[in-house]
Amino acid sequence: MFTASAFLNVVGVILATIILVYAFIKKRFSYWKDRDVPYIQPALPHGNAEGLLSTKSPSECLVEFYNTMKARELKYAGVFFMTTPIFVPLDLDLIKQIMQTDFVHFTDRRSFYNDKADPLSAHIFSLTGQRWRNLRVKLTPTFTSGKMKLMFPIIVKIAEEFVRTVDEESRVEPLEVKDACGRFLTDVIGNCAFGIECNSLKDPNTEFRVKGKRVVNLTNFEMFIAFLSITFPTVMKRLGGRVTPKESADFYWNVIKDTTEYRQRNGVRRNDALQLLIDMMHKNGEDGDNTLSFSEIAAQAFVFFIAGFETSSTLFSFALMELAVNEDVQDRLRNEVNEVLNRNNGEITYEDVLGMRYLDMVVNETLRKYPPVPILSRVCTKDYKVPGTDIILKVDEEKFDPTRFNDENKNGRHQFAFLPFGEGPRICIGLRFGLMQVKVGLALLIKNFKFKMNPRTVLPIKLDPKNVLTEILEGIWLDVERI
Ligand code: HEM
Repeated sequence: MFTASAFLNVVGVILATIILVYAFIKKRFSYWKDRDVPYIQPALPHGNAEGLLSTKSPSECLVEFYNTMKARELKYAGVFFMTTPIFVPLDLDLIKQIMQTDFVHFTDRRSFYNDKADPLSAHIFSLTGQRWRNLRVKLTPTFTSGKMKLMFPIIVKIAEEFVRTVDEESRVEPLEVKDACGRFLTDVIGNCAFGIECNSLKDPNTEFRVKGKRVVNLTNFEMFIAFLSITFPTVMKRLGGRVTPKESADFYWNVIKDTTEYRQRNGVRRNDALQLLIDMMHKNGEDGDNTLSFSEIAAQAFVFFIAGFETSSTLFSFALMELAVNEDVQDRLRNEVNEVLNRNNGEITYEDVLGMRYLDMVVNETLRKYPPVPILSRVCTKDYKVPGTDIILKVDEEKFDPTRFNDENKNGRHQFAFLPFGEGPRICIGLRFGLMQVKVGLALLIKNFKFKMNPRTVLPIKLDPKNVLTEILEGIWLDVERI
């Protein structure tokens, strides 16, 4: 029987819980005030992240913070993601100090991995401390210019197939570039990271591509779990939390396992990242000081694929969109490509791509205006005068102007004002590869086609609020004219 005193007890517990939660949140929200750090007033329940991942993408949220802080002429400010306090430096020298000079205080980024329940999540992007450092040393040789040169012919071969695919498909309807670039880059990375012909240019629904897209397009429930995992990593690890959708994780695990076993059984070697990883694997598959276990190499091959195709395809699609809008830039780029390629009877070489100065300016201007990774995060891992950091990339004027990256402007700018690949010891390990695959593809497309905006594209471009990377929500449709 539910007595009056039992009822009063229940009400009392509920009231006490509400008061405790309220007191906790109030205390958390005074975090920056207590430390004399200027801050943006938070509100319940999102802190300063209202609309994040529902109506606003991370980069749109950050631009709002940035504008508010800049208007107050702040060098740094505190914000709250839910109830988590985040320190945001705006001063470029302070950014340099945190990312490079004082890196030992900030070796980790906010991330989650779970070796047991989700072994593919234990990759170099999310690992922390000494485990990250050991891997970074081992993996850095994967992306030297010597290795890039070995992979270059694969990129060119797939870029030529891309030109043929664009030619065929744009005869039927305008080209949707987000999907087209995604297929090109899936094939490049699949080939260079796993040594596998993914064939997504021929078949857009190949399993490799579908399962890859699934990893970055999480359901609302998966987003919620990922959020809990990053916020409460210890508890979520114990509860078996995971951030990689199971069906995609199983697919990539099996692909890497089958390919590795096939190569070991048949003595097959290839010039790709997987080969370099296999070479680092201990003969017995056990961990040693200088060797990697199968689980470790699988996680690294997986992150190369995921980190490599999504970011580069955002860069490639936005570059084509801006070229379609800015015909003068498109013509100037085509002149450069033709001039360089004509010297080599139309053949494209590794040195040619590196030498195309205007192509480099166009790519950098696209990275400035649409940074594929809008948040650079570091966790304070050793006492420092500030407790943590999130860095905002500068997205200022809307005009697409590659001359911002001519030598004069580039040299006159603070080195830390433009960070599309991050900086310091944790800078993007695939920087060279990411740039190379997009530049080869862009040069060959611009040589063969003229691009114009098709009215089917909804302008201004809307970003996907549910994607932590900068991602286009709908398509970018371009008319393609053969040259
Ligand atoms: C346009 C293409 C790309 C962009 C804009 C990009 C951007 C970034 C950024 C901003 C970071 C964080 C750096 C920091 O915290 O300071 C990062 C890290 C990383 N990127 Fe990239 N990336 C691209 C392509 C690639 C490619 C092609 C690969 C691999 C094949 C790759 C693999 C990685 C890895 C493994 C990390 C983690 C490095 C570490 O923590 O040690 N990225 N990338």
